[in-house]
Amino acid sequence: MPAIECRNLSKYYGDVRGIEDVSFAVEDGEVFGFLGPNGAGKTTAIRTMLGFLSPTSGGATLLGHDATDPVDSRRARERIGFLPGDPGLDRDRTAAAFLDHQAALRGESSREDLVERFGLDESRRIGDLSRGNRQKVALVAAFMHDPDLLLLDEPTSGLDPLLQEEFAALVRERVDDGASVLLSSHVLGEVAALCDRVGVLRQGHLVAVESVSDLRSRGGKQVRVRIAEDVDRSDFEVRGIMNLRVGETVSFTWTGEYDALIDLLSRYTVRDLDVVDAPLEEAFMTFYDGDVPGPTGNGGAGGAPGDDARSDTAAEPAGDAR
Ligand SMILES: Nc1ncnc2c1ncn2[C@@H]1O[C@H](COP(=O)(O)OP(=O)(O)OP(=O)(O)O)[C@@H](O)[C@H]1O
Repeated sequence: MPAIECRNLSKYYGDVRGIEDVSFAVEDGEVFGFLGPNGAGKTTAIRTMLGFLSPTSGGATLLGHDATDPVDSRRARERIGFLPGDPGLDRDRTAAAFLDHQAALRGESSREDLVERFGLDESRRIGDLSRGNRQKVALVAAFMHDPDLLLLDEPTSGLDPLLQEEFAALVRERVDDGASVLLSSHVLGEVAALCDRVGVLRQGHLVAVESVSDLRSRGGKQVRVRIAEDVDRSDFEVRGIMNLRVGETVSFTWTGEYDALIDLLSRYTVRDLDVVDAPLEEAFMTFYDGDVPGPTGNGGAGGAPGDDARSDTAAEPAGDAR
């Protein structure tokens, strides 16, 4: 049984398309990434799967439970950790009071460990915490009951690089313990580092689902070679070569087999050779029509969620914004 299964899931906000006809599955033990620029539908997809929003059509199951059935989806949520993209935590409560409330609903077997690991001061009022520290509270809440499935909407936003590393380690540990993870991001590097497969959302449609390793190999290799002899540009204008630049060094993106590259270079005296994976951005160009999510997360333009900014956690569905 897949951890998540979406079948033709659509969600419209009135006339506004959130997602349309989204179908995919997250296998048991898999880390699956939703990648897309702002407004692509990542949050809508996650919240509809969780039963916080009613689908316009289609359906989803989480851990075998029907997301559209209020009783069944509540049962699923006991075994799920959810990190909302915009955790609207109650600013007047202390972090401890918030976590106590969450713990009463779902458990807290790893709370102490996580609080220590993220260096969280639970005694502080949530309203007095920095954005990064509020994100830590939400992360502890999502992970502290050792859930079997984690749905994490932009989990590292606001975290400094060290804490991002800590978060990545935590995800890997949970997966080693058998959990499955769906996370959304518009940061390509984050998805590439953590996920087995990635689903690319664009204007509400799931336009591709691919393994990260396939994407990497499709992006090709970036080759930089210093050659002793004078090079005739036309010698390199062959199949498999893109983005050719001929100067003091010859550089290009190679999309063919290694043997053919070695054949080509064997005609020269090679002084220096550098072959690395081409940036994943190149593979993604095809999906985004040039609107590529960058390494710093600057995706394309898009609408912002409107009436849907609510305080919600994995515990309670917060109604429907339809
Ligand atoms: N409550 C709402 N009411 C009306 N339209 C909405 C609402 N929430 C989202 N939308 C619209 O649905 C589309 C998808 O938005 P969504 O927030 O799901 O995208 P996203 O990929 O999560 O974006 P981001 O990366 O900015 O969080 C956008 O066009 C957005 O304007």
